[in-house]
Amino acid sequence: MADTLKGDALTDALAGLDGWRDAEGRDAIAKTFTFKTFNEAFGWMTRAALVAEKMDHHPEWFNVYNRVEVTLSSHDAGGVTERDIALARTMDRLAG
Ligand SMILES: C[C@H](O)[C@H](O)[C@H]1CNC2=NC(N)=NC(=O)C2=N1
Repeated sequence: MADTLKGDALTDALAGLDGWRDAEGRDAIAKTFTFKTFNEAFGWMTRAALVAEKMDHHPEWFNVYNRVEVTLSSHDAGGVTERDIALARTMDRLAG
């Protein structure tokens, strides 16, 4: 099972990402993506979902209109791992 990122390692990993934060009260990272329209938000979710399925690593997310709140955690490892960092990076790239 993958090692979880904590403390300085988590801080360093977050510093290498755009807009991701340590999720409050959770061993997870989080980011709110805002798009122009629901279509853009849902199109992005669809593209991210296909990549997530390929990675066998799935987001927790909540969508209202043009906003998507994403939380990433490796449930099997009980915290944040490199798999979450990789998915976060992919989500940022897909959001352009
Ligand atoms: C059996 C399957 O590989 C596991 O349940 C995968 C699926 N997707 C997952 N997604 C996330 N975010 N964390 C996991 O631990 C996880 N585990």
